[in-house]
Amino acid sequence: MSHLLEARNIQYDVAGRGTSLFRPQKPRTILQDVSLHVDRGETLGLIGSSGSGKSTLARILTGLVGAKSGLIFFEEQDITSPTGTARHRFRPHIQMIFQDPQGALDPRQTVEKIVAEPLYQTGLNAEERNRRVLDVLADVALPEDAISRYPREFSGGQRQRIAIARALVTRPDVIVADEAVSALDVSTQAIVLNLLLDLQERHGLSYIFVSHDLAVIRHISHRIAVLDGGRIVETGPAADVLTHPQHPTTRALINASL
Ligand SMILES: Nc1ncnc2c1ncn2[C@@H]1O[C@H](COP(=O)(O)OP(=O)(O)OP(=O)(O)O)[C@@H](O)[C@H]1O
Repeated sequence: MSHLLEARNIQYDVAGRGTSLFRPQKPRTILQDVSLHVDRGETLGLIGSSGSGKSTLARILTGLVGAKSGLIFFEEQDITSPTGTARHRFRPHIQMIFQDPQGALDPRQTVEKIVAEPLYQTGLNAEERNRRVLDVLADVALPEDAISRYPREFSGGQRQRIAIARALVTRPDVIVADEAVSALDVSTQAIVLNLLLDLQERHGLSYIFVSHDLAVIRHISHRIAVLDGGRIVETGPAADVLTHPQHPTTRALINASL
């Protein structure tokens, strides 16, 4: 069966530290043989301890960095190369939301400019861009007059809504969310998570949702994949993985969250 977004056998290395001037640096493997997929309208929760490779995998899936080997497909099209024409063509379909809405939003730009930014690659004219921006601001329940304001004028939760609006403006199929609610207080987290669920229902969106917080993962995921030391060690329906974990790493993550 074909999937909406699929990664096959991803490997990613970084240059290691040499032990002396005369010993060559050995590359360090960060991701090894990682395969996963997400289908339309589905949320895949990606969990793992700190340093297990979650953010690296998120960045590879969105084409921000290239893998050393392996393949990435969007609707069966090979988009593996971050600079290839297929990736360029499908880039608007796969968007990303980051943890820190403060750092992800340029403080010198108005909300209008920030949210419209991904549209400059799409060939829409100024009027169409403006209409899209107003549509997505309404979608995330921000007032119309937000367009002429700056990120500092908003709360943390509102800033994350601006980041979500920017991710939505190209009408993507998949959003990769890397710790998207981790910087928010618990009640704001719940509001933003429910907004993401509502957007999923209305637009048939798929999410790959990276989080270290199992309560968040439980709330939003249909399936879960567990990363440990750069490998997927367990994957399955969310209820199964959380109630009958098979791998010791999954059990440890669940125990640590109790
Ligand atoms: N460009 C890079 N150069 C060197 N090391 C890197 C690079 N990118 C990632 N790493 C290393 O890869 C490992 C995985 O990092 P990554 O940020 O993907 O993990 P993570 O699971 O998201 O962790 P966290 O939950 O703490 O954010 C870490 O050991 C990190 O130091």
